[in-house]
Amino acid sequence: MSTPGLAWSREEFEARLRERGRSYHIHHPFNLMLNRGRASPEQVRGWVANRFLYQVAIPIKDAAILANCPDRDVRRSWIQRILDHDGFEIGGINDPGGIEAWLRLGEATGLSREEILDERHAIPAVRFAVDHYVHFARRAPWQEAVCSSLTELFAPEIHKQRLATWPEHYPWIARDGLQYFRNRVSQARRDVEQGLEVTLSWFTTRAQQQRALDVLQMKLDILWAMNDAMALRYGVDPQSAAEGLARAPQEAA
Ligand SMILES: O=C(O)c1cc(C(=O)O)c2c(n1)C(=O)C(=O)c1cc(C(=O)O)[nH]c1-2
Repeated sequence: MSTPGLAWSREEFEARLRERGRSYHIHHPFNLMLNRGRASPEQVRGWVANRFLYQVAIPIKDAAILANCPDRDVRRSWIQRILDHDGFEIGGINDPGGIEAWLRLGEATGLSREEILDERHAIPAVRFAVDHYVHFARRAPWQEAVCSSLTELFAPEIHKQRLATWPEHYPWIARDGLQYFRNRVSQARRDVEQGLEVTLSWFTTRAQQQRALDVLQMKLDILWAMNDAMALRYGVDPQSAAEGLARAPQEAA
């Protein structure tokens, strides 16, 4: 047990951040359904169309962090995230970026580009959850906004699950469509290194470390709430609902 009030060591603080993975949406019934191959084409499409709102918000959120950050070294590396998602054309290199990769995923599931882009399938609660993330990044100290990106600690695992299970369970999705997930496994690892370095260096008193944990929990809750909203709209099979109940986030927090 730690002494109340004393700062945790870097190692213990990092371990406490990682411990929050227990309430990551990888354990949500809707995600269990998706990654265990129990989702219908309509449920997969509903997820892809709604997650698009998150995809387009991420570079806007990262631009807000850049705008609030006076540290040039941090800005020099953080800007990579915007290029990852928006893509770029520089010096003859053309990278279409993550948003385009997500649109191709959508097309591979049978959605049209148009119906993803016009957000006709957007669920209001998903929109509110995503907007909250962007607003938080605009208003919060930039170090807290960086810390809120640390759900990416747990993202490589969820992308790897999709790569491992979707081709078998959803043979109707063209394999090329899964490229987004392949790209993110390495990008997320690099992002996490950077986000962790900022978080471990800036949140040094016990009160600040506790605040960082609260910020990370808020972001975990955003992702969980998005899944709640999609489960309500598109449904969840009883088996996934039962398996997910064993891991309700309030028990894990
Ligand atoms: O598919 C997922 O479950 C998932 C989760 C998260 C996350 O944990 O925030 C991100 C992503 N994907 C992702 O692809 C991504 O680019 C990303 C950026 C961020 C962020 O907060 O800056 N999270 C995530």
